[in-house]
Amino acid sequence: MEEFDYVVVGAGTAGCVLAYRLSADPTNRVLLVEAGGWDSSLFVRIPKGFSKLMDGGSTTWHYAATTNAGRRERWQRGRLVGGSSSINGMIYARGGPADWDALAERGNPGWGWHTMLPVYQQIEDHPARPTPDPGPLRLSTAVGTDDLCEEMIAAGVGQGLRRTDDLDDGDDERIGYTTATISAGRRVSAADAFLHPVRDRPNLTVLVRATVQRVLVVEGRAVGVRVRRAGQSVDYRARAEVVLAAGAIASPQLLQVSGIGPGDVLRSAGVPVLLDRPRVGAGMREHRMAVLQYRLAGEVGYNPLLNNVVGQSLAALRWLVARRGPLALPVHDVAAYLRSTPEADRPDAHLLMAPFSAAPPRPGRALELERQAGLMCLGGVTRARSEGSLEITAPTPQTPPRITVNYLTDPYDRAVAVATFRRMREFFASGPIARHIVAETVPGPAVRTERDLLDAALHHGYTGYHAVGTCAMGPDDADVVDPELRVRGVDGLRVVDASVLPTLVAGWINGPVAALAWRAADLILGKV
Ligand SMILES: Cc1cc2nc3c(=O)[nH]c(=O)nc-3n(C[C@H](O)[C@H](O)[C@H](O)COP(=O)(O)OP(=O)(O)OC[C@H]3O[C@@H](n4cnc5c(N)ncnc54)[C@H](O)[C@@H]3O)c2cc1C
Repeated sequence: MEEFDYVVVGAGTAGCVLAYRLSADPTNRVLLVEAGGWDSSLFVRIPKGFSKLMDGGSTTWHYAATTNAGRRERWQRGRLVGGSSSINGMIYARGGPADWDALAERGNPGWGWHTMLPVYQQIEDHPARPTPDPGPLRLSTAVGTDDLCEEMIAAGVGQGLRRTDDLDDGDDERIGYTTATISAGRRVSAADAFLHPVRDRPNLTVLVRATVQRVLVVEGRAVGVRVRRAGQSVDYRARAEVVLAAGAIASPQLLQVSGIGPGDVLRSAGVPVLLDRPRVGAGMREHRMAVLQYRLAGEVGYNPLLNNVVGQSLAALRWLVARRGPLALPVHDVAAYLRSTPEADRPDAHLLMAPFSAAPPRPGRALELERQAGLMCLGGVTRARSEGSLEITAPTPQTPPRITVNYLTDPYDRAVAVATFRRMREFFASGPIARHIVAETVPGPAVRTERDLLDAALHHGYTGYHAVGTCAMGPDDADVVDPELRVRGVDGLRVVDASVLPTLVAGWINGPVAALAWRAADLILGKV
């Protein structure tokens, strides 16, 4: 059996950061195992290319999630080097300082803002926050886009929001162009920032198209992993630790197929129970983004540019020649944080806006734009409290788990979602932007009652792609991992990825996952 000091499972956001940090010491032998292939597709480089990747079978995991009232939706995750950071919408945020402090106050010492701010300062390279020693993750602000974006920002200012060039600066109501993991018009995935620059380290081995089947546990200690690659089953030994960084769906799934999870779930899936841990896969929190769309007068915004083959070809040419134009931008151009009601003590909702509108989804097709001009605004409850779960139904990771999402079931989420939607409508009711609007097309002006608005959020809305909490950290014996991210009940095993966050943080979570992985590396290496 080939031996390493650390075996990291999954080359996604967290896995790339871990590989970078753990292999920095040449005496550590590190194995990074990734189920997908290398991130060589041009669509990974082109920011707006992500919609092509999301439909791809080879670059993307497709999961079926059952939402409220038995509705089903498709959840994608990156299945390639870089993981979901190679297919995501590239909007970057740090999570609010108060969110990190709340994580520490839940009994997780060391995760407060005074620890995490220096982590971000080491990771980021952002022209808006110049420092003498920039980190590996290159960021930019998505400025200079369509004129309508300025009018959207003006609408927010008209609603009392502060205009800012750096949405991570402050915890007040604010609006501005999104910060993006884009540099010089190209996506900066976690692999670009952290893995590719160190791929030639002799002590780092990256195994692609290799799917971990389970964690090998002997006498209460994780000693390695069983990997399926090219039709063969191979075991790799970890002298120090196995670190699961397979994401908020696959990490709890891997624990469960390895016999660590809710006993009844494991038994009915045919997995011998090693450790009965009811919280593995429980407590899943996710953003639900409600949709508001308008039809606009005239040939404005991105729809006329991108909803036809000629326009798409010109945009592609512009990106190829100059790395500019709409293809060089993140999924949405403008973001805002706002209080759903004046009583909220800090922003409790976040919005995304863009000068395009989506056509009704067609099964099996990527996001398509409407033919006529339109604009889209998405709104979500920032710290959503509704919880869902994830359970295996078979003893192998090849069978997707049963995912149940209970969007907007918690009374707090329902109240914030409805109030936020009403504020979203106010944004577009006056000011220069209102002059372009011909009609509200989604959900439509007749949708006004609380019940109808919540139904519309479920029917027309989108998942946030931000599931967390399925291997949540916490101080109680029932919590899956302890505050140092060690799996309770098994030595030599940690989980380091989105699943360890017990609650959602402000905005978008790729940045917070990278930051938590950076700190986790310090914990693993005994540096804190
Ligand atoms: C479509 C989409 C859009 C998003 N947009 C944004 C955004 O704009 N801004 C933002 O901040 N966040 C966004 N996110 C969320 C963010 O990208 C993720 O939360 C983050 O990348 C999660 O990192 P992770 O390390 O937890 O998991 P991932 O990055 O998903 O990495 C997990 C890795 O593990 C691998 N893996 C899984 N199972 C196995 C196995 N058995 N064996 C070996 N390898 C395995 C996977 O293939 C994958 O590479 C988006 C996510 C998606 C899917």
